[in-house]
Amino acid sequence: MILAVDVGNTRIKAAVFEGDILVNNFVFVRKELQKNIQNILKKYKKIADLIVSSVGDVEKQLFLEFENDLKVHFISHEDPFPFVNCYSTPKTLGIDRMVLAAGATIQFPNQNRLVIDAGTCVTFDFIDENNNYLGGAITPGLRLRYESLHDYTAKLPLLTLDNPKGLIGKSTSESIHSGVVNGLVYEIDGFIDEYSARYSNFIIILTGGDTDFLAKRLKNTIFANSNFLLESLSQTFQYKNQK
Ligand SMILES: Nc1ncnc2c1ncn2[C@@H]1O[C@H](COP(=O)(O)OP(=O)(O)OP(=O)(O)O)[C@@H](O)[C@H]1O
Ligand SMILES: CC(C)(CO)[C@@H](O)C(=O)NCCC(=O)O
Ligand SMILES: [K+]
Repeated sequence: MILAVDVGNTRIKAAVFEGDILVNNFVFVRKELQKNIQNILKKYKKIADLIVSSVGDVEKQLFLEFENDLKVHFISHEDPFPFVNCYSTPKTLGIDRMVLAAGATIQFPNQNRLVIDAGTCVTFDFIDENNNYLGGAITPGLRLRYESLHDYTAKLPLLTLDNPKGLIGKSTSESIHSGVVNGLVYEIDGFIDEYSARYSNFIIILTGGDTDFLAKRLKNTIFANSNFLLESLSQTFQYKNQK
């Protein structure tokens, strides 16, 4: 059994895998990391490897105490990945994006793939059918859009994510919800349309904290899986072990 841990910009997500099967998953905040991992390890005594991918500087010391009981692996740029990295600054490419690209390459062989991760940031990653990672885009995620409207203006309130009543916002709050939610939905559909004009036949994977909220609003058909990063982390580890 393995425990995959994704240290994101806001939250930490973890999943227990038995082979390829996701047995259970967890979400927690950074300051509760150790307590949560202890509990998971107590419950699943067969866990032998803990795999960490972190978008920040790798917080090795947070995981040190577990090294007595199991092997801790930090996924890094130096690990083997199943694609050719064509990014012009490969060392600055986020580890989360590399893990997503690895998962897409392994799970969807011999086709073009677009991975959209709707988390704190929304990232787009494109891996072509020849397993070349070409790059993509980075833009603020839903919560970040609500927060930045409030943080960088005098008058705009901080709202929490909600369904827009329609296209035309008839009040301040309706205008914000329309701008943030409809805006991101049109943005994602617009990106997909532009990729479609350039590449035929590609799979679109949507993941991240806002997967379910966005999936039902997009006009394009996508493969929605909020656990895609954790599954990809487990596959990246298996790929490394086979090398
Ligand atoms: N409890 C929560 N706390 C924060 N965001 C949440 C929560 N529940 C749902 N969300 C949604 O998830 C989005 C953040 O996604 P996610 O949790 O994947 O981000 P993250 O932990 O920063 O990961 P990453 O850095 O990989 O994007 C927010 O835009 C928000 O709308
Ligand atoms: C874009 C984020 C913040 C998304 O989590 C992360 O992948 C990151 O810090 N990336 C580094 C910059 C880049 O990917 O080019
Ligand atoms: K993200």
